[in-house]
Amino acid sequence: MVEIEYRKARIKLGDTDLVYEPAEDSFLLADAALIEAKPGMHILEIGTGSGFVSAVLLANLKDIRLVATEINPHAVRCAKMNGIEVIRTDLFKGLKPRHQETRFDLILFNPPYLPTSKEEKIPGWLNYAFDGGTSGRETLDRFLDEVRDYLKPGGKILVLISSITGMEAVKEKMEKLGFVVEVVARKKVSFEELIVVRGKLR
Ligand SMILES: C[S@@+](CC[C@H](N)C(=O)[O-])C[C@H]1O[C@@H](n2cnc3c(N)ncnc32)[C@H](O)[C@@H]1O
Repeated sequence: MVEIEYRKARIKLGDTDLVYEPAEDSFLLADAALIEAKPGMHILEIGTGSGFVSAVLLANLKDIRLVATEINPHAVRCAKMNGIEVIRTDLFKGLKPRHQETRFDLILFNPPYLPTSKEEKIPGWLNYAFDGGTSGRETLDRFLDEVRDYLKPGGKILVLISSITGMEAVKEKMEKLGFVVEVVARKKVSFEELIVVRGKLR
């Protein structure tokens, strides 16, 4: 099985026809998360895919508690192989009671962010890695609507978006939901710019 090494973590990739292969977006989010995460934090990653971002955090910060969710069963299997505690569910739905009682210091999400029409959908589970609905923000919007309920007071979120996702719409929604919004990382990659947005609860 193919493995990659990144910032002290070794990550098994699984079958990349079934599981999202970590790419520039994953690297940018992992690096931003390494700056935000502190020992002792309780961290949640939504849509962990292969487990890449979570594995990088666990390899570099020994005292964190981390749990992840993921909708694609193939990705869940891959993340488990990479040592991640992962729950197969849609966004936050399947968090177990012990997790529901816990509020998190930091929540991460690299969502499917490509504007996608019916004709552009790809068959199978991998579609969940890319398909952001017609706006590109459908899954991200659902995440933002719910995420406050899972954060500690003063807790933070880091989300990865693209210039094609519409930074202004995301910022406006986050501010309406009570977040102080800041762009903490950006990188131009071919036709788009990748952006990590931090939201901190007021
Ligand atoms: C762009 S990929 C990112 C994967 C990984 N976090 C990374 O950075 O390499 C988006 C991931 O979110 C998952 N996903 C999409 N919609 C989801 C949902 N509603 N609930 C949980 N996971 C979801 C996809 O299956 C996919 O693994």
